[in-house]
Amino acid sequence: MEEMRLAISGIVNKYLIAHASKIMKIAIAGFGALGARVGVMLQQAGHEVTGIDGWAAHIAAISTDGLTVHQDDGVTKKYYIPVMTAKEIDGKFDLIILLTKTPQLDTMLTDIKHIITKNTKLLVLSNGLGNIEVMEKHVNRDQILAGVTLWTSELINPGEIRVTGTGSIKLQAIGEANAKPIVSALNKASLNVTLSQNVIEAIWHKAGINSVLNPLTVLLDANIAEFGMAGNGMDLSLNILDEIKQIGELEGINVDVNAIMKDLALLIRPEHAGNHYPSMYQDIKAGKHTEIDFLNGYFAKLGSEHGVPMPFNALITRLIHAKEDIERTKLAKKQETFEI
Ligand SMILES: NC(=O)C1=CN([C@@H]2O[C@H](COP(=O)(O)OP(=O)(O)OC[C@H]3O[C@@H](n4cnc5c(N)ncnc54)[C@H](OP(=O)(O)O)[C@@H]3O)[C@@H](O)[C@H]2O)C=CC1
Ligand SMILES: CC(C)(CO)C(=O)C(=O)O
Repeated sequence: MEEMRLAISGIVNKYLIAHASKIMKIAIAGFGALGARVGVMLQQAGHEVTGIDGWAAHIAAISTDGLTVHQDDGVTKKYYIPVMTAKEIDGKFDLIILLTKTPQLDTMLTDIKHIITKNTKLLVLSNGLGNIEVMEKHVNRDQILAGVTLWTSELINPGEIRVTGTGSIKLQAIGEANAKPIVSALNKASLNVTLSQNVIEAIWHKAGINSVLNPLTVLLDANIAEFGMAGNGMDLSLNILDEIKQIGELEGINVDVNAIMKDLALLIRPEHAGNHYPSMYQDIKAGKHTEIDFLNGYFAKLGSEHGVPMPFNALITRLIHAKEDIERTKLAKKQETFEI
């Protein structure tokens, strides 16, 4: 009897140790639309999650009433996650997930310098090109993991997000870090993570998807499913992607246009991202600068460096910058009227 009791308690202990070792202390730097969604999933899986954000009203709303999450099944839930500014945060973290907009990454890394130790791993999931180069200015290569994600989320009010569909993440360590414990910690939260063998190619692939969906949904005022209904949507996508493929060849990166088109066909379905307004659409509506210079604009710039014309990507970049100006002016006028 005693033997059996010891055997059972041994099994229970082993189970507890195995599972306890997977619990991580995780900071999400950029607790906006996507950071909040990922944060909730990680907290629900038992990880110790803290959000870092700079938006005072958002922090106040979450700290007072919790984070409100509207799911696409019509259910609304509240989650209580500590969120604070970079100045306020303290302590040591196993993992920091960076989910700012790409142009904000450099400042965020400067602002959270005091919580990065030599044992901290940093995973960047922001869209666009150039993030790894920014990370390398701040931390050792062996601390960096980079990835891409097809999870989606919309920040509709301070402390309030709307989430639709499911997603996935592909990631890889840039230096010698062991990415496997991080993959399993994130998969404990059902984030559908796979270890990529060539994350640079995955980042170009994702930037290809974003260079189609993000600016075109803005310019056509559509969500992803609505864009999918456009008669010439496929031709437009190919115009953009063929240029990116050409520049990829010159940079030694394989851009598989057919594979990107297949992903676009999946994303337009409602169970994936069809009902989602891309992050660039949300930025435009909020009067913010977009990530266009790290997507189509980045490719157009590479094109001019190589002396290769990139007419579609160059034009789209200019149109999005014009749209940024128009929406910002409209918003400022609205605020003026409101103040009068
Ligand atoms: N939303 C989505 O569905 C998807 C987004 N992505 C990518 O994920 C990344 C994040 O996107 P998203 O969540 O939409 O962006 P959001 O703008 O909603 O979130 C970013 C948050 O980071 C905060 N932030 C930025 N810099 C700092 C700083 N230095 N200190 C404190 N807070 C800071 C921002 O605050 P503030 O507003 O005050 O600047 C904002 O709340 C982007 O690269 C996007 O392209 C990828 C797939 C889908
Ligand atoms: C979901 C997707 C792919 C839409 O373009 C995205 O990455 C975004 O919203 O920025």
